[in-house]
Amino acid sequence: MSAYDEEETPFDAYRERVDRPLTRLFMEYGTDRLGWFSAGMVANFVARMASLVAPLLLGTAIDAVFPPPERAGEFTLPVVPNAWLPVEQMPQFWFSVTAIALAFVVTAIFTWIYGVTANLFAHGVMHTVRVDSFEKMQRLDQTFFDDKQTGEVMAVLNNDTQNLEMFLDNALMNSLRLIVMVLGIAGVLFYLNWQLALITLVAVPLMVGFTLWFMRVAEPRYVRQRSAVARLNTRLENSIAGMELTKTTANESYETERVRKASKNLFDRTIDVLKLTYLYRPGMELLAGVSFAVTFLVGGLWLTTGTAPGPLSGSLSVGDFVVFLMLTQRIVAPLAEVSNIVDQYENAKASSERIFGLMDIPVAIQDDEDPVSLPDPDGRVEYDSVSFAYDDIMADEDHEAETVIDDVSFSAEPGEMVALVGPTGAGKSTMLKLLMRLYDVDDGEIRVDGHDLRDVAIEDLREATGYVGQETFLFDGTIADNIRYGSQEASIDAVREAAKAAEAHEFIQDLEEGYDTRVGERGVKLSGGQRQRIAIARTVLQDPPILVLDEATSAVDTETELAIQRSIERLTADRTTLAIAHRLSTIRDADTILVLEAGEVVERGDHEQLLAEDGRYAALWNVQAGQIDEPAELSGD
Ligand SMILES: Nc1ncnc2c1ncn2[C@@H]1O[C@H](COP(=O)(O)OP(=O)(O)OP(=O)(O)O)[C@@H](O)[C@H]1O
Repeated sequence: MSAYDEEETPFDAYRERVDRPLTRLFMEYGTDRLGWFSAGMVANFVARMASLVAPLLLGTAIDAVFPPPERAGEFTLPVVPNAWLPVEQMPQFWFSVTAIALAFVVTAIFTWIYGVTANLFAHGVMHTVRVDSFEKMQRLDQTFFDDKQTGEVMAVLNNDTQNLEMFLDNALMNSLRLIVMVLGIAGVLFYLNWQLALITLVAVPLMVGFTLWFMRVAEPRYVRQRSAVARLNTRLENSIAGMELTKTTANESYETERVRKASKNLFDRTIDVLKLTYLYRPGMELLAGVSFAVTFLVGGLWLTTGTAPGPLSGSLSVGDFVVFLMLTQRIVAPLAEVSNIVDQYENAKASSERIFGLMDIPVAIQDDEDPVSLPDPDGRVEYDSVSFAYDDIMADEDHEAETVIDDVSFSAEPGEMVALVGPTGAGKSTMLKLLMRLYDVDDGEIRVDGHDLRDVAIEDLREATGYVGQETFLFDGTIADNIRYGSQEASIDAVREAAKAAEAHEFIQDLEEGYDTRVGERGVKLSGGQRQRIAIARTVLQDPPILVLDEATSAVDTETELAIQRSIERLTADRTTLAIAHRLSTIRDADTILVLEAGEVVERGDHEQLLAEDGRYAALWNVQAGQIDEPAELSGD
């Protein structure tokens, strides 16, 4: 076992608790489409039964032309009453031809019906499962994404839903076909000659035993193979996301090595599975071949000597013998499918475990049953003795979490600005995330307009808060789409006005296609300063009463910086603002400045008061203002 197998992923814990995943899949997603499913099953059944008609009639026809002495002139078929069958040879001939042709047409029509209905069922389930898992994934707490298992989630949404589809249309229908064929053929063989049928079918229990053994041995290997796929996906996703860093640090060969390891792990796990599959498939065919050979041997001796060999008794006609040989062949194909069915069954089981593992992850941050709505919030924000520690969603009980925010209280009246300064890791970003309820406080409470955040409808809260962060994410799409994100209905005029307020209008107009310019994946075709102004325009358009600003530390030219500064000033006017500032000049006018250190407020007041206090803030101010040149203790970056 390699190190890869021992790593735990956030899914593992929940996946292991999923009970009877395929039954659950069927009960939760299959029952809505029971019509398609049943139609598929019935059509499949009819098609398979009709496919047995031709060999049967062939046997009957042969015996009618070359009758054994004791059955001279007989023309019989299983199930069909003799009175319905013609007695003259020519009508018998035409009857056989018509029935065979009809059987082929019926098989073709019902195979088509079965294909369409089974696929509608399987793809319908796949579609609903995919949308549901995405919807659930979006509701998962931020804590889940902190573990950065994007590859795992992608695997669930793509590969796992696909595995379900394969199972639901292929494997499920093939197992029905298998059952129908084996039972149907066994029935016919027993009807024709029960003694030879016993000999022919003795291989079937052996095949079942062999298959059960295979399933038991293969299952753990399939599980390991599937997690290897997931890990490779995570690795690839991570490496591609970090391409710029890889290139700038010349780490291509290191990244290739990491991908190579993950890929080699998948290779090994796959070979583990294939070694078994390749033992299984020929094994099954060998058993089927032995059954055919023994039937041929016993039946051949019976016919050529004219007497039943060994303990057998009675007679065997040429027609029956031909039917035996043809149908024994027909058993091989569906039985050889068992390996695929088992393959797909194992995959689907592992996949639905992962899907339900994702669905079962509890969501801590969600709306109360009857949440308070904030239709027209004033934007009063209060932090009341707030304490918080990041906790791992998978952490065990004795896991000690480190306090990141420690008993912080302050309040901001509508329209006021509270600025957070402090050294890196002091907890400034965490303070902002708590207000947007990406995490819930452990102690104390945060209130908006007097309501505890945990009572407020999350959607209302997040609509009431606008966030402009250090990293500006843009979706692939046009500039206008990106400004409109969050205010989908806004007119192009409103978009333009917002861009003007954000000082983005000019550079957008200079682009070849203006507001219709596509920004490329994640906005890579724009500069950092341009992206930031688009984010500001987006927030202007959203027009929230509360603003959360995480000041960009990335260097932009002075002109851009001034433009951003002006647009932010316009944005913060009349809105309650919580801002992280690295350059103290930007927060001089803040109503309250909180100096945070290791999660605690160590100084508070406005700019003048803090300077007068001559503490940490004053020291940093003097450094930034160039009045002294001691290293800046409070430098946030
Ligand atoms: N998602 C997370 N999971 C666990 N711990 C975290 C997480 N995010 C931050 N932390 C930890 O919480 C502490 C506070 O981090 P935070 O990002 O709030 O600091 P900050 O003051 O904003 O720092 P900076 O100025 O560098 O952005 C740090 O010790 C950090 O390691």
